[in-house]
Amino acid sequence: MKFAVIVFPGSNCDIDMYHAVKDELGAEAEYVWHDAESLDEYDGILLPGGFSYGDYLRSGAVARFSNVMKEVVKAAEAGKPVLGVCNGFQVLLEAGLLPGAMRRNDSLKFICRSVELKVANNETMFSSSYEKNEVIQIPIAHGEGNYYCDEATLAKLQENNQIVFTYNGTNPNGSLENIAGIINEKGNVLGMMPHPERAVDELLGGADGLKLFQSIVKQWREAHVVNA
Ligand SMILES: NC(=O)CC[C@H](N)C(=O)O
Repeated sequence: MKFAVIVFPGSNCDIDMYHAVKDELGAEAEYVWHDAESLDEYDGILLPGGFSYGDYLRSGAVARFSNVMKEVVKAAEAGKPVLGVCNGFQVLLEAGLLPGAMRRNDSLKFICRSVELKVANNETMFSSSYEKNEVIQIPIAHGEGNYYCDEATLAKLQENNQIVFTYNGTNPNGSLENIAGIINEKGNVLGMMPHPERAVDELLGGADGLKLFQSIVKQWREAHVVNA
C-alpha cells in the first residue's frame, strides 16, 4: 500500500506523518507537493497538520483551492482512504469533503498537550483495530479545533454513526458533542483534530495512534490481496 503525504506551503506535520507510515507502519510513502497533477499512483491520501498558506482567512480556506485538492476529491470519490489530521481536517471541511466548520478554541488559546479520546465508532476503515469505546491518549496542537455544525447535520452524523472519536473527560476546545473526529457518509474520508502520527512509538510518549494506520492497511489488504 502506497500513501501520499500532501505538502502545502506551511504544512509542518508532514515529516511526522511520513515517519509514522513509512518507518513505524512499514508502508510505502511519498511526499506530494500541493501543485501535483495526479494522485492516481497512490492507494491512500494523508493530509497532515500545520498552517497551510499561513492559515490566512481561515485555516484550510486557501489550501482547498490548491491544484492537488481536485485530485484529493477524485481519490475520495474513487473510495480511497483519505485522512486529514488537524489542519488536514480543516482543509477537508473547507473543501466540502466533510460537513461542518471549525471555530477558534473556546479559550481563544492555542492548546498543545495530550488528551484522552474515546473510540466512538470502531467499525470504520480507520478505527477497526481499536475496541469500541476504547480510551486512548493522543496529542492535540491547535488553535481552531472547536468543531461546529448545524442541528440537522449533527442529527445526520449521529444517525449514521459518523462520529468516530470524541474527547473523553475534558473537552479541550469546546467542540460540539465533544467531537474530535468525523467520517463521511461513504466511510472513506476521516478528519480528526488530534495527531495520531505523533503517537506511534512508546519512545515518543505513547503508541495509541499506530492502530489507526494499521486499520487502514488491514482494510486495504483485505480488499486487494488475493489469496492464492
Ligand atoms: N497542528 C495543526 O495542524 C494546527 C492547525 C491549525 N493551524 C490550528 O491552529 O488550528
